[in-house]
Amino acid sequence: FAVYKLRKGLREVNYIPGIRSPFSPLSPLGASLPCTFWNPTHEWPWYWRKTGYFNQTHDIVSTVPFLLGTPSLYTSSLDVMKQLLNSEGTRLEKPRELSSALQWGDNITSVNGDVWRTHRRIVAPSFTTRMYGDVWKSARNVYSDMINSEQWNNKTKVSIPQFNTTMCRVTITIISNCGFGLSLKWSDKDGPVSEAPKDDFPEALRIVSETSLHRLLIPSWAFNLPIKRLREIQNAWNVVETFILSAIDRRKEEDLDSESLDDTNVPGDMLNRLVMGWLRDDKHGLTKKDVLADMFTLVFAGHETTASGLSATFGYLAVNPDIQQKAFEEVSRVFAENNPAEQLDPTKLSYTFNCFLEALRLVPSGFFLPRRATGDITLKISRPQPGTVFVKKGTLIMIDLIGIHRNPEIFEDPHSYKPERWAGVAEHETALFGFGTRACIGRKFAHTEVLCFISSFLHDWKIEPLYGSVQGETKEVWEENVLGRAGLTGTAFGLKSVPLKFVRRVGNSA
Ligand code: HEM
Repeated sequence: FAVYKLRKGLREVNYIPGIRSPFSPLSPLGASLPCTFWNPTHEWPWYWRKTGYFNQTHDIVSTVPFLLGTPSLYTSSLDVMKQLLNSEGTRLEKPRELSSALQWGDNITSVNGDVWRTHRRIVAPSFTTRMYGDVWKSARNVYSDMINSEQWNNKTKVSIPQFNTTMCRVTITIISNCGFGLSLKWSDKDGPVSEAPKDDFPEALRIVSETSLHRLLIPSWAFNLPIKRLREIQNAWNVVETFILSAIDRRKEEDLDSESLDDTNVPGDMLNRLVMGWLRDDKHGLTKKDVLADMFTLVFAGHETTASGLSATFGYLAVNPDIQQKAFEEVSRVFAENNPAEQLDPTKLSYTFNCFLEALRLVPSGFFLPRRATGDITLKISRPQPGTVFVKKGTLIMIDLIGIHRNPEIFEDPHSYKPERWAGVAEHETALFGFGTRACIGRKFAHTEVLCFISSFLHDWKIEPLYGSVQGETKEVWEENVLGRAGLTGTAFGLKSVPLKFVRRVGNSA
């Protein structure tokens, strides 16, 4: 059977060389076992980031399983990525089964064709200049509430063993407030609380975020078994669903005018527009289930990715004091000349922003973009030698953002942290938020909140590694343990754990 399956798989990928393993990296079994030399899980591009693609000599490799799963192609070439995404909608689509948001139903990230156009047309106009102004203010408020909380207030040094958890709490608060009017507020308990009487929503959100992979891999009937952990997960999902459904119903009561949906200038956050799309009740509208699925997706696509990028940035700044100092000087200059409570011109904080892009390059929160060829495609490649590769209709192709951003042909000295490499690079040229029609809808939202949050922090605090998780930890060991350990955390890719110490800069305060 194994020989038959291997031969068939090799034919399907046109004998492109690559990884041969018992299970496909994307099969539930392959993905749930640890990543080893014989089981390249979905995280192999990270584990083999220095040696993958035959020591970075091939633009495209294949993965062919001989026991379970389907073959696929992976690319680490920016040029191939652009060729592919130019075929989006004609000879390429998103494979529904690989949408990380599948467990919430069809939604803006998982559907294709006219259905996708309907979702995107409804949601996109909520991303306005006014919204970005609100995002800046919300990020500033969350920062200020946070450092005035018990954990930070009047302290000269603060140790945070899991800074990534703190970042998730920050970004969920911002997206909930600015995108959906869900009114979360930072509390003294070092995290957001809901202003609603039942405040188990933020905790349930945390569990949902941590267990989204479980929901994909474990059959739904299993959640009804008398197993405490599974019941806990199910309960958290129910709390979040009920909370979101009641927010949808409250908006519906507000008597929104669905006619004005066609007016792209109509004010309103994402929830407003989604509910209007539902009330419209025609073939260009959404169902209530669509609204729920889109809200789930936007909440998660919109906060875990940003939190991962922020954690990585703080981690890299902690071990690069010279770079941190340069960003601090830029922030100090700009804050002295402007009021940071109002949205600042991002071009004035470009070095600080490039510190974020560079961390995101090394640890991309959206780590692969899955696509399926809906027609035959011929791709031009330059490695191992210039030529073409024929991709058959039906083939799964993974655009590997780790491979692309660690490719020495594109980024010189690719494993080093060098924010200056982004100087003068136009925003639309970075692949970190995708390209083309399916590029990230929340890119500017994310840019605004990270710039506000990083600069506010840098202005007031010096960031240092927090040592001590292993005995005799040196800077090199910390780097290996923290910056070298990444994986899928919730629906986004990110560093597993970021222990940091913050030292208050004398004379500066929020
Ligand atoms: C650092 C933060 C972020 C990163 C790195 C990121 C990355 C990406 C990438 C690479 C894609 C393209 C996926 C593909 O082509 O398959 C994408 C799509 C998407 N992102 Fe983001 N994103 C971030 C923040 C956000 C935020 C804040 C929101 C919402 C407020 C958001 C909502 C979405 C949505 C809805 C899509 C799907 C768009 C479509 O298919 O039409 N993202 N994101």
